[in-house]
Amino acid sequence: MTTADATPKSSPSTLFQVYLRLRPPPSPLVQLTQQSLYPLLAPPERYLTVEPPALPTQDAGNGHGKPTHITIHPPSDSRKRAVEKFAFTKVFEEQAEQIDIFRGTGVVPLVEGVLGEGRDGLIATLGVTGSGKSHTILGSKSQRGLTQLSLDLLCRSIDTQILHPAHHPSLIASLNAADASEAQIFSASGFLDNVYGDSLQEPSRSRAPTPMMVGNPSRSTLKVPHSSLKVHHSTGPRSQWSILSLDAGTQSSKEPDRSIVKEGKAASVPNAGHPPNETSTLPSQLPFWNPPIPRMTRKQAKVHFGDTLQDPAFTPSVPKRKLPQRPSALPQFPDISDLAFSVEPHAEYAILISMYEVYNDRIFDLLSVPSNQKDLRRRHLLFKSTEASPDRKVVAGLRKVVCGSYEEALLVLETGLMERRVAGTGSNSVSSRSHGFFCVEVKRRPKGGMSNSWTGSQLTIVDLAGSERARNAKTAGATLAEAGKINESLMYLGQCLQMQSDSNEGTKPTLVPFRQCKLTELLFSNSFPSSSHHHATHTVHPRNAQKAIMIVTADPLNEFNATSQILRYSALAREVTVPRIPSVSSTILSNTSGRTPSGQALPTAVHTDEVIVEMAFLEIARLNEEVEVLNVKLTEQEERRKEAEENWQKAEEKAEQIEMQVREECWSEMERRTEEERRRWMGAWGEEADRNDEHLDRKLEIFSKGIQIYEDPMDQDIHTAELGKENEALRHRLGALERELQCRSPTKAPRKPQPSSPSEHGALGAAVFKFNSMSLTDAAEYKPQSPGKTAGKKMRKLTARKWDLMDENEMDAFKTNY
Ligand SMILES: Nc1ncnc2c1ncn2[C@@H]1O[C@H](COP(=O)(O)OP(=O)(O)OP(=O)(O)O)[C@@H](O)[C@H]1O
Repeated sequence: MTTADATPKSSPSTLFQVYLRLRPPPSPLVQLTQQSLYPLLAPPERYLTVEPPALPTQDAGNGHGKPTHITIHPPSDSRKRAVEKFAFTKVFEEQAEQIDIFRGTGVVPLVEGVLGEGRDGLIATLGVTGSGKSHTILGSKSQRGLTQLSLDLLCRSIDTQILHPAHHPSLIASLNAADASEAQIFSASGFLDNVYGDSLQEPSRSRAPTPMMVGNPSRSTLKVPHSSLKVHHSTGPRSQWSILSLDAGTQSSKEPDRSIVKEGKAASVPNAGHPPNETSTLPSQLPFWNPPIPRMTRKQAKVHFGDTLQDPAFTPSVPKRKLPQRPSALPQFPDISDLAFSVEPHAEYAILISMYEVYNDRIFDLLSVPSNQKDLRRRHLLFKSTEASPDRKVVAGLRKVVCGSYEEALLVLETGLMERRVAGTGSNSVSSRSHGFFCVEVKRRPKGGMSNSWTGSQLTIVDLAGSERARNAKTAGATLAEAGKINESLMYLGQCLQMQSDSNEGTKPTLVPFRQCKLTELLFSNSFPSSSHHHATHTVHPRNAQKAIMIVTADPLNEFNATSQILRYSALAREVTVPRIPSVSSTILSNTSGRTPSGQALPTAVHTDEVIVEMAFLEIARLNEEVEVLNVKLTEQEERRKEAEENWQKAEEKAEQIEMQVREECWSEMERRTEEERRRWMGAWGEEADRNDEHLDRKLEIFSKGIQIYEDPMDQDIHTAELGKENEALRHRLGALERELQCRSPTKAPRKPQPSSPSEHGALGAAVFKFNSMSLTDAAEYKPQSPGKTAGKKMRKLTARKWDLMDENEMDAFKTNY
């Protein structure tokens, strides 16, 4: 029975080339120890067989005559009986060395693509915990992993063309200006000096192994007696690592257990056999207790650092981290000195290293320090599009270190690995608790060209955390919760890979659901080509889709269920088979007619009950096998259904959360807008009121002016009448005086005062002169020409003359005199 043809087909939607690496069994010594420790434990059964390449041409794709198929037979204690066959791009058996993996998988062409084609490359490992992922990617004390080998190949190829910050003072500023991820860029020497608190020139005084430690987050230097340092040599069968923990002090409960550090992962420094000092002096500032370095955007950094960015020896102004000692001896094997690519001779290159981990679905920088000194938690970063990278998501705000050589790059790598979260579990004494991402950016520009005209691509190497079953891993508390998150993210990864194999089989459309968690988003976002995009400040060139390699690691002696599950979703194709037993029912039927199924007459001797019973048994056995296969498929379907239901539920919860979020956002937006509208309305209302007031004032003014105008003629008439009367009275008086004068003797008669001019009598005289010369008819005839201003003005003039020239007393005096 076949569910799928286990022949890998190339598909345009292929996300990964998938290779399988089988982990070798533990060394005989470890096996012996295991047997003595657990004498009742049956030796594990090997349930996996590698199919030899059926035809010489079958392996044409991988070119080395390597097998591509494996078969798994459920162990005898398993309920499952169906045999499954899986296809991979290539299968590496237990004896394969690191160099075989490096040369045999597509890593070398991938590096070439990064250097030449400007195509991003991705290498990732996937497998059950303890199956050898980290070993493959990061190597061991004596063997380099794919990361170191790829770095070596890169540096070897561009050896003389690598720009070193020490020799090119403007390099960092120039890279900073061209960086699209709002990164903080440092020179390797500055970064390492800061971390180790020594100087590159200072020779390493001790050859003792790099201590991995933990301690009380005290600001002062701790003197810890050697007796309180415990070196736990793992009792696990395969452990090559020592775990060093410190009894002094406790850890922050918010931080995952950092007391156990994967020595091989952290720093591959062979123990030279020196006994540790009696008193180990711990640095006052351990890596995760450093004060925050404010993260800055590119623009802010430019403003902030200014010229210091030009300084290759620039060291961030934070207290030194003082890790114990730089790793001084790093493995050099396997040797790849025969390998190097020829590159563009008229180009110069810069190498930038950045590292981060995905822990609990959040991204943390491995080359950075915690952002908050109080709670010691590191600030997580965002995977997003930036101003300079509008069509492509990047991890924003990472710290990037410019390395001038392979050695510098290795030191930075080892330093970053010390920050990686690892813990001892029942399955692996030094298990990775996060998905580690190591990125090597190769930047290129023409020799002597414009300083910021960088192009380039990136090689990303991913060490995924292993899936594990809580029962086997014997995890609890935070480690169990981590495992939950790890398994969840791997489940989403599995779904993406399943899509790949489904599309290879042509059964389903290829829609890769990679946005479900950070891990898949980081892995697959750049698997699809982007279009060119013009931005206000940057022209983003179309990018090639990345090329990716997945190396699945499996231990054929380890847990069957977990391994088969990983193989099931990572394989390029799959086939389920059962041993075929010839159907006998037809034989039984045909026996009644005395004929074989082929129609030949049977000899009467075989027409016995015994034969019929035997055949019936065979048929029953065959049916049982079929039932078993159907059961397997049913269980699988049920698992899938459960998984789908869980996903559905999660999606519903997520949708609910999003709905709540959107509702809240809408509500607050509505409130904000209402408030804004209210303010705007109030403002408009106030303005309108002001305008109305002003209008009213103006009206009142006009109105009051109107009243004055209206009153003016009346006043004028009254005044004219009064003046007329006054004038009349004065004339009478004058007449009386004249008569009186004529009645007197003409000789004694005084001369009639006849002022020649008004000025001779001063102001009063002038007034009288004017008054006298004024004709009453003139005044009576006076009419305002228009009810407007002129009448008012004239009126005011008239009044003013009267009162300006003469007050009441003067008037009385005038009346008395005249
Ligand atoms: N191919 C190999 N050759 C020799 N030793 C190996 C090989 N693969 C794995 N090992 C050893 O097995 C142990 C577990 O391997 P490793 O730490 O790489 O597992 P892992 O898959 O990374 O586990 P986890 O997911 O828990 O981190 C290590 O001691 C490692 O040295």
